Amino acid sequence: MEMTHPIHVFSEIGKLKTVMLHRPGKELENLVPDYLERLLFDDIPYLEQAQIEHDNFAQVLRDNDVEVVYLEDLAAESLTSQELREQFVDEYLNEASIKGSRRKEQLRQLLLSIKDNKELIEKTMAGVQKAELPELGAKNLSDMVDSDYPFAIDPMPNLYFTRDPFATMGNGVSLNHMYSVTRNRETLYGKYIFMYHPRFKDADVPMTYDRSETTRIEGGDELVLSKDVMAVGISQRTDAASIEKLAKNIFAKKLGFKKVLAFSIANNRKFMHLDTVFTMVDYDKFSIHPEIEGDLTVYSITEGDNGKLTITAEKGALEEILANNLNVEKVTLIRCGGGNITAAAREQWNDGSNTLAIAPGEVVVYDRNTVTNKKLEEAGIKLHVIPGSELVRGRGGPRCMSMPLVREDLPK
Ligand SMILES: NC(=[NH2+])NCCC[C@H](N)C(=O)O
Repeated sequence: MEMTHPIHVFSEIGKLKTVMLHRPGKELENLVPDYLERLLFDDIPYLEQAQIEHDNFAQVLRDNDVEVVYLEDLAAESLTSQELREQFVDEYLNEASIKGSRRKEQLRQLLLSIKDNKELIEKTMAGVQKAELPELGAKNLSDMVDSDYPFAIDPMPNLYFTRDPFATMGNGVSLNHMYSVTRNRETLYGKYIFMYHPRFKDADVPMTYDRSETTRIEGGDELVLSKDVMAVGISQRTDAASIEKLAKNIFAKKLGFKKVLAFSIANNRKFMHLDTVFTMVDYDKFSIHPEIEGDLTVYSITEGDNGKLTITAEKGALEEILANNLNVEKVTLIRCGGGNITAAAREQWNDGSNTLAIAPGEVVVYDRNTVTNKKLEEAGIKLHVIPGSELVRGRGGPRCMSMPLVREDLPK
């Protein structure tokens, strides 16, 4: 596996070299109470403070020799010609649920009048309030019916969870089809970046999923356990059928992985993705939320004959399943909240199990999850602790807020 490829991710824990983040922007200021649920937020973060917390997160990564690149910069740099700018704007507008063709033309002009690519990208992320646009004059029926709705284009407040709209695996990327309308729009940036950005456009980047698929899958459910084994959650966000499609592509396009373990977890908001209840922190250690352990079923998916899949249910305790699949003697599960059900529930909600490994046995965590953090330390894990009181209001932690592009391979 040569390391010159712009995407190189063969584990969850290999030393992190390059990561993609998104600095929260004006999209958070277009959150209002009436639409929080639909936009998948539980509260309205204070933008300036969220940015301070996020800049600190990025700095912790840089201090540990990680190259930090930003989604908004990469997307801006992908629009390398006027033609691509217009193509992007048109595609964006077609997916923005705009009411009426005159409105759409107005918005097209507004966006294309922004000459700086980064400003343009940030505007598409922030959304557009009706108050920013000139009155359309004689109102049509949909305007009259919708007159209280403040947005001509909705914001995309979940973009700082760069983990989800696409996910790197091996030298490839799954460009996802998301659970919610609001997040599906985010995948457009991924499409432009991986097709047109100078960093990626001439590299051979196998795509293992496509945003035009009809079943859903999100990056929070996609974990690279080793160069041989991936884990994918069957969750609120990811359908079993999507995992079959992903597995077929992984095998057909020869990404190197030999097995996909599908983890069937409960379907609800608090456990939206596998990485909210289970992350890898070392060769043989995982954080886990104890509430999922009881009902967890793990299926093993391998390549069968003639492009078919072989699927079986794995037997035994999770520790054994993981130890067998990772070729380690024994696996330790570090329980969120230390096994106390109240602490576990509270800290899981605040992303206590959502750790980001930056090297084997070294993870970034939020400061607030004191019980879980202590358990991680007792298990010998080195912690990089960051504040995240505003960031956490979007229900995501360090793993959700980061998309690794390059990790060092683990020694054999
Ligand atoms: N990988 C993750 N766990 N991401 C968390 C995403 C949170 C976001 N508000 C959503 O509901 O989609």
